Amino acid sequence: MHTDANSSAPERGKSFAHVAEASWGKGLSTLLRIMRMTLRHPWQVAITIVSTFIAATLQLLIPRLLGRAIDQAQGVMAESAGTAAQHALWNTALTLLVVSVLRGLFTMAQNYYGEAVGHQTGYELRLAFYEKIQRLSFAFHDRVHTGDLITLGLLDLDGVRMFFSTGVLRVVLLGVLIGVGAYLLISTDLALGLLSLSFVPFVAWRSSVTQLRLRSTWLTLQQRLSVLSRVMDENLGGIRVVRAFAAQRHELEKFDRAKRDALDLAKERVDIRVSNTSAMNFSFLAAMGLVLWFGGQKVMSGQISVGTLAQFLTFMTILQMPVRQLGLMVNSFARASTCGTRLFELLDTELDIKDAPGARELVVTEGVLRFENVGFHYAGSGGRPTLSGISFEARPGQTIGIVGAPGSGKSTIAHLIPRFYDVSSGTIDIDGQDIREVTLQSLRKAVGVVQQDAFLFTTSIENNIAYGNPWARETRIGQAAEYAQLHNYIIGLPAGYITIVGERGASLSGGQRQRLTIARTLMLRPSVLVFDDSTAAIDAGTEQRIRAAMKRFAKDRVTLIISHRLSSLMHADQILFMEGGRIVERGTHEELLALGGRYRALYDLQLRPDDDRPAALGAA
Ligand SMILES: Nc1ncnc2c1ncn2[C@@H]1O[C@H](COP(=O)(O)OP(=O)(O)OP(=O)(O)O)[C@@H](O)[C@H]1O
Repeated sequence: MHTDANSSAPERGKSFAHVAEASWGKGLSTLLRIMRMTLRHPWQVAITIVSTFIAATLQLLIPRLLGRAIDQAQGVMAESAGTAAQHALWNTALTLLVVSVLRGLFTMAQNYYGEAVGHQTGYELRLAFYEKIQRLSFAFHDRVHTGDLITLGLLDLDGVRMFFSTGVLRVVLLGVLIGVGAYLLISTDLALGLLSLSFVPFVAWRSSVTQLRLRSTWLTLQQRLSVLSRVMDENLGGIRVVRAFAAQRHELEKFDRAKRDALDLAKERVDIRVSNTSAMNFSFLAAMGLVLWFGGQKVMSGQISVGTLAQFLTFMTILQMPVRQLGLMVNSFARASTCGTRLFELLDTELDIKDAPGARELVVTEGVLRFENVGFHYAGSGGRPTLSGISFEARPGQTIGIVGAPGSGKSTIAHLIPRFYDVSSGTIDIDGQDIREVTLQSLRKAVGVVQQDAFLFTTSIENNIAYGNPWARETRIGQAAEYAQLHNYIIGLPAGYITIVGERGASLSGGQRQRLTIARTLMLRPSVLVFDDSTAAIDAGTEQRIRAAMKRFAKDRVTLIISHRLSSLMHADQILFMEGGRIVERGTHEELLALGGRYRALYDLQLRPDDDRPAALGAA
């Protein structure tokens, strides 16, 4: 069963960076999924949670011990005090020391294992993310901006990674501190206990509201920063165009506008944070003042000791930090649910181009390539066909030339053979095996496409040539370079084959880059070799030498040459002339010249000597 590859692809223009906050249900299932991922490390999770629990409980002992120490110190200062009182004070001091050290140790374990779990989960997600990116189809990459994917793989992934340490552990910590602490205080003195806790609801509310507001501005800021990075990315990518058009001022203005938008929002965030910090400080200090005043009266009337009052005040000081962090906890939940939803949406994206169930390895016996009434439309084209009724057959040793006006569908044909896209109708087969029924791995080994865009990696010439076969022997790399007429140039370089080509091959000329990509594809020794307008920057003489050198290589392979330059494909066994996604003329060079149609007109335009041309040229 073959489906239209593009019909399952999501709408064009949909972007992962603009997915709004996840709905409650979806958010919750995302958080549960993150937790399931976290629980793949049960021992570390258990150690972290137990350590957090113990550290929080020990922290609660500190105000009690301090209160007791103050009362005991008062007793020691009394004239009638004996050595027993002094011993009791020493004991309390020692216990306080031990509790503090233990708390420190458990907090260390909590931080260490909490971070370890987060990093481990982050590592697994990063691998899954990168693996998915490698497998997603061209149709997916056509509609999702690279910058959005980078944001997803960095910022969103971090939001998920940190959920355990900044969200889940805080729930445990705050649960113990606020729950058990409140019980201890209230059971000691109901009125004073309630007064001590009076700042908690206000600070918890303010902190949560603030963090949620900061979160929504953060989402907008993220989008604005993403615009900023797109502007920068495009500027750097097109630096030669910018300089050539003396467009620096325009580019600076564009960058400044994007930057100013981001700066305004950053200022707004500072305002929100500062005003709320002041309100929270005020409410805490006001509650402390009330406890001092009310508790002081109780001390004077002998209802409670000074130590008990100190216990309440110390507890308030301990509690204020985690309560302020309630907002961070809420934020961590909100961030993890949005970021996780976006990330899982990508990880769960159905692959449009994948191995069919039970797909077999492609077995190349002869190496015959056949297009049978192939039709194709791109996703988002509204079903408007890019190719219709394409049929041809190419046998080993044969060369097929494809020529036609820009946009007539030539490169699209090249992209269908290795299944960069799947046909919308008809079939493509190699030796009678439908390419959708064989494994992608075996198909892409058998089909080598020299792309229009001569992309190179920032590494040595040798590594670039051996990209598809990193274990290849040096002699084989040299042979591929010789076929591509690049060997003599390379050995003339001071560092020879280990010369670094610069970013995207910046240190090479356009023609050298193209020849290097030809050598890279030849290394695969494919059964079907496609040159997609990949000799445009190579002079006709060098191209001729490449063709001569490759004669033996091409003997038992199918070669497809797509070109605007007739001299590149005139020698082909069959030439297809494309127009509007259809083959409108086909035949050998001589047959097409004799036909006197569009090919003939193009020939007259490009190659016929001036004095031999007819007065009026047909449109080509
Ligand atoms: N990724 C894509 N998504 C949507 N439409 C596309 C995509 N790639 C190409 N097209 C459209 O499909 C049509 C055929 O494009 P194709 O690149 O195959 O033409 P071509 O004949 O190779 O052109 P050129 O000679 O300029 O390279 C064009 O109208 C083009 O705009």
